[in-house]
Amino acid sequence: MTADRPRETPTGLPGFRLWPGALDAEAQQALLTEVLAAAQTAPFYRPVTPGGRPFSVEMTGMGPLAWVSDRAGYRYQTTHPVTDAPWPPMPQSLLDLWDVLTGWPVPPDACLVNLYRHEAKMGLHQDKDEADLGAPVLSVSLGDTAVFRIGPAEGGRTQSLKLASGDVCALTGPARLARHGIDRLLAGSSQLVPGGGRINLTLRRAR
Ligand SMILES: O=C(O)CCC(=O)C(=O)O
Ligand SMILES: [Fe+2]
Repeated sequence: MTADRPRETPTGLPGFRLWPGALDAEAQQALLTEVLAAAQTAPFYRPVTPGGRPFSVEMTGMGPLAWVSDRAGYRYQTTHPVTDAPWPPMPQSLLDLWDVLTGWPVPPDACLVNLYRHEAKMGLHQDKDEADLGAPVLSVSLGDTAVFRIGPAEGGRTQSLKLASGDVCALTGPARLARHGIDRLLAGSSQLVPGGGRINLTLRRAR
């Protein structure tokens, strides 16, 4: 994190919280290094939807649990679906970030790691596989800027905003079930991720 407490920007969407540049260049690099080290034991893999369609993002996880998707459905599990090994631990810096920014009294027990290369995107969805939908979801962006779309849970107008490397946002309270997704990346907007693209980390309370 930067030396000071990150500055929060109003979003106009109640419960959707945004801290642009919460991680400075050094913190971004340090976090990326930890994530890539974790990916040595828990490699990125390409999940499929329950209908059998491959995701355009690759995924892995950190922490006691991580979210997976396959023919059997969506769920949180304690092991990597390809290696069957337990997920590597969540970096302490992420646990600290959760504390400082959300103030939520219980630590996250799941971190989903999404790798977006080139054309990858993520369709509009809700994060609703968690046991306590009162707990926030905290999202950290590293690498290429993403065009993020967010709108109310029940339909209605969505709005789009850019998430750049080091930006952190959270779905909390009335925005916890907001529909959201990634329309596209601004390819080449960052040199942080080796090979190009973007890594997104979401911290959740799954159980
Ligand atoms: O990549 C992002 O910024 C969003 C990721 C996301 O919505 C998710 O993993 O559920
Ligand atoms: Fe999501």
